Amino acid sequence: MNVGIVDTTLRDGEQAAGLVFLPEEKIDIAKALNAAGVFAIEAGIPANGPEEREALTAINQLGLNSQVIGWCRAVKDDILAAVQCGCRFIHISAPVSDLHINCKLRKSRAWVLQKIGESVRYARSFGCRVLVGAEDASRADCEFFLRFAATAAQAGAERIRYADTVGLMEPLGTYAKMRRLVEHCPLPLEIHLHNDFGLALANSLAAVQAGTPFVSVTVNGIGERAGNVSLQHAVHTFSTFADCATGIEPEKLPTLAELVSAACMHGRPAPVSPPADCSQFAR
Ligand SMILES: CC(=O)SCCNC(=O)CCNC(=O)[C@H](O)C(C)(C)COP(=O)(O)OP(=O)(O)OC[C@H]1O[C@@H](n2cnc3c(N)ncnc32)[C@H](O)[C@@H]1OP(=O)(O)O
Ligand SMILES: CC(C)C(=O)C(=O)O
Repeated sequence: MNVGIVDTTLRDGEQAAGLVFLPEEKIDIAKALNAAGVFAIEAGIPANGPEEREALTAINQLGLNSQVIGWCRAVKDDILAAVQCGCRFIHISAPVSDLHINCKLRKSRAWVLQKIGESVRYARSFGCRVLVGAEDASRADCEFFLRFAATAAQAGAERIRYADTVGLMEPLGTYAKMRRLVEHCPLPLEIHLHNDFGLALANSLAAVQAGTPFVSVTVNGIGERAGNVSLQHAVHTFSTFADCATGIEPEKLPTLAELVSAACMHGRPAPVSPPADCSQFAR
């Protein structure tokens, strides 16, 4: 079996606390990911601002073999910004758990379905290939996840990301969940895992053993909170324990690891926002 590696070092990786890559670092990392043979590079969030858009535009202009993906919310302006950066692959993400839908967005399931359908069609109207993301899927009602996938598929999406946004999955549960979804989901699945319990790699292996065709990773496992599945670990683990090819050249991985480590150490301070008032969410 082959597994497609979707690297999100430049998106979720950069959501690591305090980390802001320089545009030239992003370009070098994208080139190195492409040279290593990753299937797809999630290269940034156009809505983040002009510097992000410049870097994304420059990466798109490199003409890499890897799919170069712009990350968007289910918001038309985000999608238009991605198109203007030259993205031919657009990821559109929306939450699917009731907790996120009700408490974070203050919307309804019907709103999420309507937005994802509309947004996918909008991105397709520019001739882009569209991937969708189901945020907080591991806390969502599985039937709703499947309705979300069906809506996205009907609108023209070609892959769906199942996100363990808060990192609460464990290997046996991941295997069972992904076995069921691989059978019933109308779109090829990608799994995106966080490492809060130190189980992201084990969960990714379980997902691959259950037949999940795409896995989201970051170089050195960097990312929000405890980070994501490490690219290097994934490549070796999938080939050793699941007999899976990733198309990645292992000898290119040390250079990539050093490049990202150096970029993480450059000491550029991230902008600091004042703490949010979260008292309304207190239990
Ligand atoms: C779990 C994850 O890792 S998600 C990954 C996304 N990355 C990040 O969040 C990185 C940090 N975030 C950011 O930099 C910013 O939030 C940005 C650039 C993405 C967006 O910034 P802003 O436009 O200022 O937006 P903000 O986050 O306040 O959200 C504003 C609106 O987007 C809506 N929204 C948020 N997420 C989504 C979504 N996935 N789909 C549709 N609408 C959404 C909100 O409901 C809100 O709508 P409203 O204005 O009608 O109330
Ligand atoms: C945007 C999504 C995929 C994410 O990073 C998460 O839910 O963890």
